[in-house]
Amino acid sequence: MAKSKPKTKKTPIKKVRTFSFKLSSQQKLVLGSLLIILGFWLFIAFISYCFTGNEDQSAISSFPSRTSETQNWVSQVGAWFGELFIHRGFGIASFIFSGLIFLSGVYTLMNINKAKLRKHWFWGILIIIWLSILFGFFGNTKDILGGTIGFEINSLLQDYIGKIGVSLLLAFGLITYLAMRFKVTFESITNIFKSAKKDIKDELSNMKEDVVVPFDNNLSEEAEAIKSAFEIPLENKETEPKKTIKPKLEPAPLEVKIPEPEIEKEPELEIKVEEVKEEKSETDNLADKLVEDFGQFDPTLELAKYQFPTLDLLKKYDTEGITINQEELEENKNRIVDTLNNYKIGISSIKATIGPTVTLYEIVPDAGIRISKIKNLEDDIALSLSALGIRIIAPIPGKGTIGIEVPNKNSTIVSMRSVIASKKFQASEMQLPIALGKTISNETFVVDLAKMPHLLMAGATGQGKSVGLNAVLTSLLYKKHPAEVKFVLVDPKKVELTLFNKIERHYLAKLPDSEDAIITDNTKVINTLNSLCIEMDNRYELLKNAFCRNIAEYNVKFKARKLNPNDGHQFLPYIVLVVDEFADLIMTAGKEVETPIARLAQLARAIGIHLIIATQRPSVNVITGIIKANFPARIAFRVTSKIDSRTILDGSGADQLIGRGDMLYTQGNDLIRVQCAFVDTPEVEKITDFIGSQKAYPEAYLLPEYVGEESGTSLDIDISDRDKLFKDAAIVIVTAQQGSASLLQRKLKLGYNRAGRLIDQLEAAGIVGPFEGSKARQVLVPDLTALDKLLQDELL
Ligand SMILES: Nc1ncnc2c1ncn2[C@@H]1O[C@H](COP(=O)(O)OP(=O)(O)OP(=O)(O)O)[C@@H](O)[C@H]1O
Repeated sequence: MAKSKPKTKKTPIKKVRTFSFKLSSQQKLVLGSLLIILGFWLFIAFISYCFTGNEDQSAISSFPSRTSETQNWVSQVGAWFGELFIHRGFGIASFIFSGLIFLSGVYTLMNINKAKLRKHWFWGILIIIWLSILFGFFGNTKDILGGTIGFEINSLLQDYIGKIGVSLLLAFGLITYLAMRFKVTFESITNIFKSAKKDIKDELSNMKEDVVVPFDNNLSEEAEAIKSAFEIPLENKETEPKKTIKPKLEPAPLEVKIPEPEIEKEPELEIKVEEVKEEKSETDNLADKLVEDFGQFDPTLELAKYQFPTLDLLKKYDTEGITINQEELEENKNRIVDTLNNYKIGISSIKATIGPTVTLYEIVPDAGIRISKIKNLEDDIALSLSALGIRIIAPIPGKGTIGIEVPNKNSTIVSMRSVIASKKFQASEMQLPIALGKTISNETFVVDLAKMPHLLMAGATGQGKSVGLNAVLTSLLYKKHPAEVKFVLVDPKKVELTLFNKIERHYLAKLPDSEDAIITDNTKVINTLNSLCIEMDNRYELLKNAFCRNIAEYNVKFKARKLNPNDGHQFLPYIVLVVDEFADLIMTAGKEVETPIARLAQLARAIGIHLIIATQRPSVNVITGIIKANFPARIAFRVTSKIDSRTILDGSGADQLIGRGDMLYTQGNDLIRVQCAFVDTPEVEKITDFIGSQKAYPEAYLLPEYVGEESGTSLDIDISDRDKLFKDAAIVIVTAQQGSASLLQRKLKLGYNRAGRLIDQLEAAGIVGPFEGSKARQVLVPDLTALDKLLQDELL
């Protein structure tokens, strides 16, 4: 079917002529200081009048007379102004006048927005009148409290509506003022009470938690214990090795480095609204005014009360924290040294860093030893240590040492809770932060999916891929509001991602006509992928029209109200496509899947669509060259052969991992060994239940409808066969004078199919012109009257 791309028509912004005169900087300085001084002078005159006004009455009545003497601190003119403003005017509320004049001076001097100053004056004068009536209400005479105006208005009002009427009127005035000036609403008042209640509750529960298990302290105590356990035997280490090693090749003492656990508090999760820097320019007046009146656009407003999942939904594990005994450490060291000695390789120093699953022994060989010689001994060292998963890194990039990674006898679990609670994750400013786990030096490993920009995950069955995917999704759920990110989940295994069904209306995206948001049927994947390609094209069109290079810039502009929603602009959430078993897809759909995936991978980074693809079978016919080229970020869990490792990582290493979440991560250069964070199904269930029980959007985020090849319409459409929305569509098209299907999609909330059919019917009716390639169709009816006439003629 002919596809016409959305085209934004620029509606000219009518410039309102305002009378303005421009002051030079010098003039601003003069005028500003004059107003500041005047304001200050009036303030002194008013204060003084409050004390000396009575005594100065005779002088005021003979004003201006050079001979009369006044008590006012700023003399005759001061006394006269005091009389005019305070006694004959608005009473002590007149002080606000002096304040307003002073403020005007400051604004002029500092060249601050005039619109704000006008607002201050408007509200200032209203409050002066209100105060003067309020004070007049209590005064019996024309005293300085309410002034003559306050008193007179009061007596006038009291004659008509009585004292009760006036007090009610004053109360009404106050409510109106608060509502209009400070945007106070009934809801905001109740919210204040609610949040105060919640704060108290949270405070109480925090106190409780602190008393039960002090999570952080636990860790540090544990670390201290391990440290002290190592300290003593290492002092005496000289004696033992001497028995086994020839004096000539005796290695340097083993330095042990126990990574300090990150001491971090479990912070409260808050909705973080990105603060956006405003770009001030003269042409952005309209946007500035909109922002001033309504504030920045807040995409989270529709679900303003959405609560992020709390940390207590995630489990604490008993086996967390480093556990390695000193004996094991010494034993491993001796074996490494022995093995190397057998091959005449001397070591000048050796150091151990203990991680959650493996310990890294860093050795510095004696001068003149070839690195390749050590690298070739990988199998021999593995044999002597009788351990799986030995990996030799020769040399460690940037360190000048050789690393030997040896698995710990008792590996520890890295809980999702500990990585989510880490400061690194909580404080991260990344666009799509993902807490993957902990590195060998026990640091939390956080990466930005938006920077990757796509991720390929591979590993043999049962090695931790699904847990890894859940860790990625959980990280995003803990950091991103439903308005900011949407997931497209493809789960051919049908069971792995089902739990996320509960958050369909919060976080998932789907095709308009599909029932389930999670795609388990391979044939539907093709439509979804192609639909994502259409979404990508639409987004590029929007970015082009908005002169933005990427989604982040676009959203900043949209939030600053610089993009008109009537031109089709809207806040764009990130879209993360997750495919749990890619091999299965490629086997059944082949090229049909590979092409859109490759297209998305090549182009989608700038417009916020990111792909995560997991596969059990990392063979070359699944991870083809074109896929590999576009997925620089890769995660390898344990695989069974060196060839598979090479397919994923372009090198060996993945075949030497020990499984259960032990993984290698690369983003194009170095390989980083990470222990993946563990998040169990019950934890995911709790999180999705927590989110699912909250208010959601009416439906999942709708992707554009994909029109398959078989579709197509003829133009001689019968009037009786017309779509029910035909007339509405005609009105939309004629009003906007833009013949595009995507305009109908947006305005009438339709799928692409239906909007396309409507455009064809409009063409048959002579309302829009024929398809013109990438341009929008021409609209042949100039206005709504002509449209009415055309439709009526048709019926005759
Ligand atoms: N990060 C981890 N920490 C501790 N144990 C883990 C971790 N990841 C996985 N495991 C263990 O390995 C088991 C299998 O993990 P998972 O289901 O993620 O494997 P998989 O690679 O998805 O397998 P398959 O491809 O067959 O679905 C888990 O049930 C868990 O016991």
